[in-house]
Amino acid sequence: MKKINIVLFGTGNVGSKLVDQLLEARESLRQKEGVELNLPVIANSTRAYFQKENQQPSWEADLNTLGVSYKLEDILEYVKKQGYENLIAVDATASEEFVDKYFHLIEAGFHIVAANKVANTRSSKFYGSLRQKLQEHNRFFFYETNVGAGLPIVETLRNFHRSNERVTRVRGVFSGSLSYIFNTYCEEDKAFSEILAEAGEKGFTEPDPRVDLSGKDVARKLLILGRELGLEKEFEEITIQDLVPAHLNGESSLKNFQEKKEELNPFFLNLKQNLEQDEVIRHVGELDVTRGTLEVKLVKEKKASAFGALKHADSSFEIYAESYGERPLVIQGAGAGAAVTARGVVSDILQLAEKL
Ligand SMILES: NC(=O)c1ccc[n+]([C@@H]2O[C@H](COP(=O)([O-])OP(=O)(O)OC[C@H]3O[C@@H](n4cnc5c(N)ncnc54)[C@H](OP(=O)(O)O)[C@@H]3O)[C@@H](O)[C@H]2O)c1
Ligand SMILES: N[C@@H](CCO)C(=O)O
Repeated sequence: MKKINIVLFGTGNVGSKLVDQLLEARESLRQKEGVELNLPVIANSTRAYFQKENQQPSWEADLNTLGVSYKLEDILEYVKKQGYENLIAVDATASEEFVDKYFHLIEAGFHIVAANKVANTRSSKFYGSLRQKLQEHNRFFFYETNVGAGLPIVETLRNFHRSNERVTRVRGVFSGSLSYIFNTYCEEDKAFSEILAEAGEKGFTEPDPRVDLSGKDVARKLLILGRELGLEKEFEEITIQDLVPAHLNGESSLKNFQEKKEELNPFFLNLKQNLEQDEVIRHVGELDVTRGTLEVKLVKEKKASAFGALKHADSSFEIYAESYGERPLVIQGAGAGAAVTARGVVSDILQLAEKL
């Protein structure tokens, strides 16, 4: 039996669903795959819950009652003392700072699986040094859920690139949350702010929804895909249509934004009122590999078009590649949500486990 030891950072929408899915799948993975998944440490931003084995469905309550405040060093010492092998750190945070800790984790023997996109969207210098560190320590880094949640986008593009297929363009509705927001807004007679709140409650948006509305989340996804395809680009080079008014942006608090989100309504109502009967608003990202451009914007689409007909929180990715000619390969489906994202993380963990 191959024993995999997972340390989870982040127990929010995605992290908590992940623990539930891992516990549910534990027995069948043991039997069918010969893999035993152990979760000896579960941590949020302030507390960590240490339990050697046999984690229980009551883990969330246990984290609250038995969890202790911690530093990363405490976790590193603990796993060393226990003599754990096959260590995987799962980053289910949205933290800008946590990714600096990847270097310590790798040095301590961890492989990394990340839902968090930050590590792949910092500077090219950071991107390169992380990969160098992984190589030096012979560690793996899996991050399929960085783009399209559980949809197989990163892997598809990486395989194309590796096999010398020339990808010329990727165009899509990259954001599951903005897909939900604009699909619903164009169909229902509700205020934009109300639908934005619903998307947050359903776990589709980023913890700070301005990361979605500002175009930053989609821009990150474009950069991640561009880099998979060998483009050397920086985040600052992306052309982004920011939908957050300056007075509610990152300079002001999230609380202030939430209290004043109704102020967004006139702008979006005006957009909606200017649509033709057969049109809808869609939020798209476009990566033109040939020209080396990355762009995030709102567009008007015909209701009957592929993007216009999207429903719920579905994303759609059109991948134009030489062998496919004028007709793109299309990958479409739920592009956000805790369950599909956590499932994508489980799949990354299993693919990584196969390599160990
Ligand atoms: N939702 C989706 O559909 C989706 C899809 C693909 C990827 N993702 C990515 O998944 C990640 C998690 O999203 P989410 O919706 O689950 O976020 P969330 O509900 O806000 O949860 C974030 C969790 O991370 C913890 N955290 C923050 N900083 C930390 C640190 N330094 N060390 C340890 N834990 C820390 C938070 O702890 P506290 O509770 O103590 O604050 C919280 O438990 C994000 O990066 C997001 O982009 C999400
Ligand atoms: N906020 C993101 C979550 C998935 O990364 C989205 O809507 O696509």
